[in-house]
Amino acid sequence: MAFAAPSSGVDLVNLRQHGIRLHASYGIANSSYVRMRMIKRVIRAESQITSSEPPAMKPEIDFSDPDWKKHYQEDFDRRFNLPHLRDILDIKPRPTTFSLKSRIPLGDDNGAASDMWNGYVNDDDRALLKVIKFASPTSAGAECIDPDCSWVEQWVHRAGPRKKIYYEPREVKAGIVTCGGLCPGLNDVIRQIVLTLEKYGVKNIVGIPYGYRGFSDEGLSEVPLSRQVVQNINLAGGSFLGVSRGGPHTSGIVDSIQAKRIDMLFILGGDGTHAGALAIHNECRKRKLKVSIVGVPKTIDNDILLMDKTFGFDSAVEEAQRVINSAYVEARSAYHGIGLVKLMGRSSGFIAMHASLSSGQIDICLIPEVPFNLEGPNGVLRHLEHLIKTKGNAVVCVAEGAGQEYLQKSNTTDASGNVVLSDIGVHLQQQIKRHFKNIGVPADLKYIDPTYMIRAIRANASDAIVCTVLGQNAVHGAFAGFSGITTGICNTHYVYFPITEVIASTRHVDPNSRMWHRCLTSTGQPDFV
Ligand SMILES: Nc1ncnc2c1ncn2[C@@H]1O[C@H](COP(=O)(O)OP(=O)(O)O)[C@@H](O)[C@H]1O
Ligand SMILES: O=P(O)(O)OC[C@H]1O[C@](O)(COP(=O)(O)O)[C@@H](O)[C@@H]1O
Ligand SMILES: [Mg+2]
Repeated sequence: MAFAAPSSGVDLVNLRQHGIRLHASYGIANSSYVRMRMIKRVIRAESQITSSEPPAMKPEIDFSDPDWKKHYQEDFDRRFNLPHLRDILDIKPRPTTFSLKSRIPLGDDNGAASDMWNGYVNDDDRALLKVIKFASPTSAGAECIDPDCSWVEQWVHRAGPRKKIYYEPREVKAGIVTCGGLCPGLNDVIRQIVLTLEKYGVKNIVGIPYGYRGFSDEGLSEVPLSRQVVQNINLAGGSFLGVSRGGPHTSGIVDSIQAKRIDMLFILGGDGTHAGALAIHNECRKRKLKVSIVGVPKTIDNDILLMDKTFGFDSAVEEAQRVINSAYVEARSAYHGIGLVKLMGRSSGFIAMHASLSSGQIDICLIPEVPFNLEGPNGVLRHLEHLIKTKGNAVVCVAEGAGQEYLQKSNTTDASGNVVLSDIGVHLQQQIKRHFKNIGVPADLKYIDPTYMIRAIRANASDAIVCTVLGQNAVHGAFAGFSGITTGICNTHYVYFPITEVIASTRHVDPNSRMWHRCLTSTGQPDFV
């Protein structure tokens, strides 16, 4: 089935040139809102790489090179090739078996031979990340007789169980660690990793307490994990193992991995954690250790590159929406009521944008990626004044990283090195109160900062499923011998990415994107600059 997404700006004429027959219909395909349907396979088409793409995805292309497309794709395939233990060690795999009864892969000799089950993923199976149409190679002077010549496809490795595994499950010791801030779904992922490891036949599974710190603090000992221990942990929010920021240096962590004789380490965390995971993977390689380092991306900020979304994000948006509704009820019920809600999002405004969109009750949404004036004829305060005069109430949603230029820089960092932000919520609260007092218009402001309440909830149903699949795939990836990889969803397919690519930069809301424009349409807010 092939879908093209005109909402992402694709040009219909080019689709026809691309040999694609169009039938009108609307829907969501592969995470893109689509208007046309055709047969063959699913693509997400974009007219050009957008300005918010990280540099790694926006390569300099020499269109005068007649083989530019081939070279581009070779370069992409090289970057997205998955690092494997074989790259450094002379190791041989053994065939996976599977349970005839439950149709799940096993790592022991009691199951049926792997070729009797067709549920395995082959190493050359790929999922489509993106189809990109470069603006016009011909205008850059290259000969281009092939009408398809400006289209390139980016394929990434499918996740899932492989026919061959690189570990003897009974001999494996597996570790799980959760780092950074909390996020709904951490316990669901821990649980699935444990259950899947046990299915492979792993008997020795431990949790490392309190993030990377658990590798260094003498007082913190490993937590033995089994199906019995993790059975119901998904019913609560937080992390069963505990989280932390900061912690020991990479070499100390790898010393500890060696001392604990860990063969597979599953690392749940955000961009910082993944930078740490990559450093651990590289150190293990340097020491020629047979240790698989596999990440599972966690962040409610949804600021990790290349993935449709990270687990916990949907749950956070749902909870944020409830808060926005309370702010709306307060604002609607007061004379000249103003509701102000601050949501998390250090440098990316995804939660604020999605919660504003889903609630439909927000009049002003402020995110870090879009600058705004507070004062002046086009400023936020003047627009609030207008809203109060015309409709009698207003609700504002602000992401914590927005408008930092209005605040005194704290110049401090947390234990992980993240800049500690000043409180834009409190600042807005004060400025709004001051403004209405100055103009002599009464305004009843209710400020809600629900940030930690949102982060601490358990995963909703859709996130719980995502966590389940990610946790299982993390284990399949480790058994397949990969290391330095992370799991994710890409165009609704579950895939593996090399960690290097997902941490190349932070994912931001693109102010030119259709999604941000949809948000502006919903709020009705003007441009505040
Ligand atoms: N560049 C880095 N290299 C190695 N470790 C890092 C790096 N950045 C962060 N870490 C470690 O990763 C862990 C989590 O990082 P943090 O930024 O707090 O959360 P998140 O992973 O959610 O972004 C911390 O223990 C921190 O010390
Ligand atoms: O108070 P803490 O634990 O530092 O967490 C605050 C941070 O947590 C987040 O929600 C998520 O950050 P991480 O992905 O780094 O955990 C940020 O938006 C926010 O700045
Ligand atoms: Mg982070």
